Amino acid sequence: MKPWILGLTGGIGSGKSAAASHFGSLGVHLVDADQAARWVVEPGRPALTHIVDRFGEQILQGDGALDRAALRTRIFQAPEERQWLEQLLHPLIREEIRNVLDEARSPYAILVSPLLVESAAQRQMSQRVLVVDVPEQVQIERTVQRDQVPEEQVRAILQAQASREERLRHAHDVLVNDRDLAWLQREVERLHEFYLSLQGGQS
Ligand SMILES: CC(C)(COP(=O)(O)OP(=O)(O)OC[C@H]1O[C@@H](n2cnc3c(N)ncnc32)[C@H](O)[C@@H]1O)[C@@H](O)C(=O)NCCC(=O)NCCS
Ligand SMILES: Nc1ncnc2c1ncn2[C@@H]1O[C@H](COP(=O)(O)OP(=O)(O)OP(=O)(O)O)[C@@H](O)[C@H]1O
Repeated sequence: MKPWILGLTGGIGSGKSAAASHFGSLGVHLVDADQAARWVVEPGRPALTHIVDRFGEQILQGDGALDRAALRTRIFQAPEERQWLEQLLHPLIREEIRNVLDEARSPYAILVSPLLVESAAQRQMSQRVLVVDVPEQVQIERTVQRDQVPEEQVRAILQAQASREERLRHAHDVLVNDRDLAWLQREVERLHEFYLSLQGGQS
């Protein structure tokens, strides 16, 4: 039987990947939209050629792969460049996500995405939404620490995403990730037991 799909979302640095990786260790099949966004711009894929046509050769690293940090700087400084990139990549990302979810065989599977609330098309792919929620200040601190980027860049990314309130409006379940990683993992285990008891994502 096909698994039902849980959408796991949260803003930048909220702890989606940390939560997803623990669901994964419990045997839940996962697909991560950020990873799918990497596959669609691998060298040789047409999307990378379009990106070079728009941003120039300096958007590539020496080895011909996309310079992700350079593109990040460009698109979060200029909303029209971000929208152009999203129009190019989002349909391709959705196709990759569908392919992976088609292969999933656990009782339920997880679509991890930072833009689940922002994208109606992605939201429609899931039957239930789990939001990983932390105060903005914690998002900023953890992201600066993880990526070694300036705080202003993280604030610009936050601006490009749904507000915390908007995201919570779409949540069926909320995982508050303002304590340590051991707490996060216990919460994931509790939710996993609950999800196994659901039929098609409904209680
Ligand atoms: C700009 C890029 C090259 C930066 O790559 P990088 O490896 O530094 O970051 P990564 O892809 O892991 O994304 C990190 C986080 O940035 C935020 N983010 C990325 N893209 C977007 C976006 N279009 N809008 C808002 N936030 C975004 C998310 O919180 C995401 O989890 C990359 O994020 C990208 O290609 N973005 C456009 C595609 C997209 O919308 N991806 C989001 C998943 S659908
Ligand atoms: N409860 C926690 N306690 C301490 N550190 C945490 C906790 N949860 C996550 N982190 C750390 O915070 C950082 C951000 O977490 P993670 O990468 O999982 O976020 P994300 O939501 O996937 O971010 P992005 O949207 O940027 O991909 C990571 O370095 C992670 O190890």
